[in-house]
Amino acid sequence: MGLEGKETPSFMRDFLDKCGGCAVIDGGFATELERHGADLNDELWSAKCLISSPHLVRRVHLDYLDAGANIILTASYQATIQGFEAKGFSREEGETMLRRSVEIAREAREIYYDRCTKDSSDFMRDERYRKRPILIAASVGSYGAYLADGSEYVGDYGDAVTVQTLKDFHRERVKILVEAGADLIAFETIPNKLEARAYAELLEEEGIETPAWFSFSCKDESNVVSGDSIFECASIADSCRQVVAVGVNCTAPRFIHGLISFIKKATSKPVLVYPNSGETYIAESNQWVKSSGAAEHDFVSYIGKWRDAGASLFGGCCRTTPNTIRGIAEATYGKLKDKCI
Ligand SMILES: C[S+](C)CC[C@H](N)C(=O)O
Ligand SMILES: N[C@@H](CCS)C(=O)O
Ligand SMILES: [Zn+2]
Repeated sequence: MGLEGKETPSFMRDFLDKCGGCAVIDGGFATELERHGADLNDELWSAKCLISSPHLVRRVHLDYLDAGANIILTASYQATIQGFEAKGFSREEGETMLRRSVEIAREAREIYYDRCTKDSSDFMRDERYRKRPILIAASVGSYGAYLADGSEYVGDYGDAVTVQTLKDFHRERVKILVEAGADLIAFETIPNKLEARAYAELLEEEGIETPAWFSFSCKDESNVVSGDSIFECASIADSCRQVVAVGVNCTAPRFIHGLISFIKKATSKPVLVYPNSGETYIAESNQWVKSSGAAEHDFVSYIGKWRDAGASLFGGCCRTTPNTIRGIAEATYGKLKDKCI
C-alpha cells in the first residue's frame, strides 16, 4: 500500500496523517539477520544475505512488520554494484541483487497483508492496524559503508573523494532501486555534508521523483560523525525538493534529543530518528562493544520526549530488535488508541 502519485512535498505528511500522526520505522536489520544465525562478517555485511539467504531477508522484514513497523528498509544498505563486482559477480548479477532487495521487501508486505486478512485475533480485527499503511524504503548506505571499515562512523573520505566521485558511485544503484519499485529512498547513516550534497545533486540531475529521506550518523548532540554540524547537513536536506524527511540514525540515544532541536532549526520537514543501542562498532571483528556510561538499549521510554521535541518517525538501528520496535509501536499508536503518544 504505497502512496503512488503523490506530490513529493506532501508525500510524508499524507503518510503520517494516515498513520495517525507518527510512523514506526523498523529496527536493526542486520541485527535481526544475525539473531536468525546469519554470519555477516563480510565486505557485503547485511547485503550478503541477498545472495546466501533471501528467505531470511524476507523473514526479517516479516518480523518487523509483525512488530508494528510502518516502514521497512530493504537489505541494500551495503549492496553496491562495485561491492558485488569485488566479490566476483558480474555487473548484471549485482543489478539483479539490488532489484531483489526491493522485490523481497514487497513480497514480505504482500504476505503480511494477506496474513492480516486471515488472522482473526482482536488485534488484527482492528482495521487501523490491519490496514495500516506500509512503505518500502530502499536503503542506500554511504560510500563509507561500501568501504566496509566502519567509515560511516568517521566520515573522512580523504581529499581524493569529491562530490562527483560520490555521485558517480551511487548513481546506478539509486536508479535501479527506484526502478524496482521502492516507495521511498532511505539515504542512511550519512557521515558528512559532502555525501549529503552528492545525494541532493544526484536526485536533481537524474530527475528522480521517488521521495527520499536523509538520515545522518552523529557523534554528539550537534555534529555528524565527521564533525560537520547537523544544522548544516539538515539544511542541505531541507533545500532538496525530493527530501520528505530529515533525521538521524545509528546514533547513541543520549544525543537524539539535542539533535532533533538542531534539525528543527534547519527544516520544517518531518523529523525521523532511529538510534542504535549506544554501543560502538568495531569493524575489524564485526562486533559491538559497550560504551562507557548508562545502558541505553531501552530507549523506548524516551519516545514521548522526542515526539515533544518535534520528531514524528521513530524506529531503531543497529543492535535493536523487533522487541524495541514493538515497544515503539505500542508507544506511538498507544495500542491503537486514537492519539499518537
Ligand atoms: C552500520 S555498520 C555496523 C555496517 C558494517 C560496516 N560497514 C562494515 O562493513 O564493517
Ligand atoms: N539498515 C542497515 C543499518 C544501517 S546503519 C542494516 O541493518 O542493514
Ligand atoms: Zn545502524
